[in-house]
Amino acid sequence: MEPMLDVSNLSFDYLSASSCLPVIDNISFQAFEGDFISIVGPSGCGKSTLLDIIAGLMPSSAGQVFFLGEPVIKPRKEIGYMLQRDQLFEWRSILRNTLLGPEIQHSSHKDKRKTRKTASEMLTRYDLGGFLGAKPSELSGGMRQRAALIRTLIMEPTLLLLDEPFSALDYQTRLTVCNDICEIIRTNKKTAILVTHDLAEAVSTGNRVLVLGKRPSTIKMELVFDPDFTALSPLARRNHPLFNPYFQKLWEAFAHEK
Ligand SMILES: Nc1ncnc2c1ncn2[C@@H]1O[C@H](COP(=O)(O)OP(=O)(O)OP(=O)(O)O)[C@@H](O)[C@H]1O
Repeated sequence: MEPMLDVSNLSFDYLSASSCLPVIDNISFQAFEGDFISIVGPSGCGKSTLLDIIAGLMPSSAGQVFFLGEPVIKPRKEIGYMLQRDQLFEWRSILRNTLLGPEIQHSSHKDKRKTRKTASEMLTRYDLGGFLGAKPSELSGGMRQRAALIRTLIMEPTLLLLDEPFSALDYQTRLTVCNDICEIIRTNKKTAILVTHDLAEAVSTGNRVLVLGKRPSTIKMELVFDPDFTALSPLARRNHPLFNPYFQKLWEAFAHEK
């Protein structure tokens, strides 16, 4: 099977007039359709930088990223990017926030009507139907993150990049929003890459985890979950007998790198 995403011998240095900061050192991995890969690693090791390069926002220093066999040299519609802060515009209603992408793309009048209907339906399906006309400030943190995900999904990306999307939420909200968002990703059959600081979150979400080492980062370990475990929801995984052994494996790899 052809990979959807092929990160091939990727390296990256931040360059300034007087310095060179090596951040990523020869990282290679592939993501196949339906994969949900979590990436963990010490603070400052380059996780967000890696996502920015995959999203086509920055060029690599060496190596390349291929999406469906084509080099990624600029942002593309098929790659959606959701950040830690939801970046919703306070002066737009929730519905109009989710329609921002198609608006920027200048879709036709007919397309606009169709997208508006799809956005309303998605917001309703994910318990935001009563807030279509509300401003973001009227929503809880978890509701805002769901709206931000729908805004990303409305562009119909096949690959979703998620950079710490739950970290601004309190613990309880974080667990339920993570559960909801993973459910949305699963039912919409998306391929996803999630950057997280939280090892328990990494064990409760994807089907694979990549552990990065200290900057300049390399891949220190890859952990692939049992398919029966992967089939469970994030909340159900936390009560499964495999949860602690997987967490321990990640912790051991991670502790060496702190
Ligand atoms: N625009 C920039 N110019 C120079 N250095 C940068 C820039 N952005 C990030 N860095 C540095 O690059 C390194 C990697 O940053 P990055 O944000 O990718 O790490 P991270 O693993 O996502 O961090 P965290 O887990 O703390 O969010 C850090 O040392 C950071 O200080």
